[in-house]
Amino acid sequence: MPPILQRLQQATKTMSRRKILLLVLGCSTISLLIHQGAQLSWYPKLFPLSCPPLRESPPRPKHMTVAFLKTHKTAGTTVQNILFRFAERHNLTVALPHPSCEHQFCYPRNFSAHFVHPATRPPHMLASHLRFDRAELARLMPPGTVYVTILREPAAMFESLFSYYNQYCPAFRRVPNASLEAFLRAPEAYYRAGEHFAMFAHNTLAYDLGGDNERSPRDDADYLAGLIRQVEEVFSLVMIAEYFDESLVLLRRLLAWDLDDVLYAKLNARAASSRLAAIPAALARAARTWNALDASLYDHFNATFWRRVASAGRACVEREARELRAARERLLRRCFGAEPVLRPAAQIRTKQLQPWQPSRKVDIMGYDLPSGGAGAATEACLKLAMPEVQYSNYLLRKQKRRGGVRARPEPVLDNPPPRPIRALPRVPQGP
Ligand SMILES: Nc1ncnc2c1ncn2[C@@H]1O[C@H](COP(=O)(O)OS(=O)(=O)O)[C@@H](OP(=O)(O)O)[C@H]1O
Repeated sequence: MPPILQRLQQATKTMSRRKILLLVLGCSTISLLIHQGAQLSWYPKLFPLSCPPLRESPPRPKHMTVAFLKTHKTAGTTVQNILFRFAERHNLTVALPHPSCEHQFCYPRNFSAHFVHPATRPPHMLASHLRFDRAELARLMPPGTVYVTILREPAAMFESLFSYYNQYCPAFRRVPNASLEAFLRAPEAYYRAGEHFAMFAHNTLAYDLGGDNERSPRDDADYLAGLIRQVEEVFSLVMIAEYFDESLVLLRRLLAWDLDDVLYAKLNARAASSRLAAIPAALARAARTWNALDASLYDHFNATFWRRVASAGRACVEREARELRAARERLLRRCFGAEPVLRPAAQIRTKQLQPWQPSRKVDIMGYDLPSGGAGAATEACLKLAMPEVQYSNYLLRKQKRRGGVRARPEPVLDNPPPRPIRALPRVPQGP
């Protein structure tokens, strides 16, 4: 073969080897990217392969038995409303307190199955305030019930408790000028363990979870570890109020519910004028020190929460949380008109939507329906924004009727009774 032809043949061989090499290299890179997509922050947008499927096949049926431990001042009313509406849509029975317990299961007493109105037993759901008691709840709820609860950052939670229960909790009423700063400077000067409603002034989360709110994690690390263990044994999900939408995404995945099932209107929020715009760092530190047991619980379950998010696929949880926010905004606009939809109680004409006001000094915001609405959509909007007391009364009447407890039919959306509400008595003010 002439040398020129030999050189040509060799060049062709080298080129195809290079091409083959390039091809192999290209294929392995693509395959690597596809399999490692979850680890690359920019990648899931193109190939959301790390997401567990939104709809399982065959689809898991929606879970229908849920016990929600409604802790205080942690966005619990909003979660409760989601559960109440789900229960109604699926014709489920909601455990409701006996009238002598008012709208809470005789809190602050330890929960007892006797506190449950007989017309609301056996229940599928439970979502009203109570002090957790594992054995009593197990006696009430069916086997297979999923337990969930929610925690809130203790300084923000304490500021909310201090403001909301200022007239009811003696420890708070003793403080001059209702000053949170004064209380946190010397809490022992105002606080008396064991007195009425003392639990609103010290480690409320631990108390609601059935723990001893007088323990300190510094002096008693074993106690904290034991409490955490008990909570982890019972609760399938501990939500975090600061990451409310992400919490709902985890909740709806746990229960195999649709995203539509967890749409909500934010309930029980104080007006800007009734709250600190921002809690100064020193005050937040003091609140966490005073509520050290709650702070340790929160820190632990906040870390657990983010591990749950990571194992569900953080990009997917965030994508779903964005979808939830967009759907929620559309729903609120459709129900209540243009922003701002949240308004003070005095501006709410629909009685069933007027939230309870804990004192003259604290404004709790609510929603109103545009005038002239009617029909199924209006009813759904009404329920979406219905405060706890009115919704509990309404559900109790409905379930009593269903159980044949009362022969007289009641109008579906009757006004709530015009008496003061909640389990808290109106107490005279004083030092
Ligand atoms: N979706 C959502 N996300 C974040 N925070 C929320 C949400 N919904 C309610 N909230 C805030 O939760 C506080 C009311 O909590 P609760 O409903 O549990 O209070 S209560 O114990 O039933 O009275 C109350 O806090 P404060 O306004 O600081 O008092 C509400 O603003």
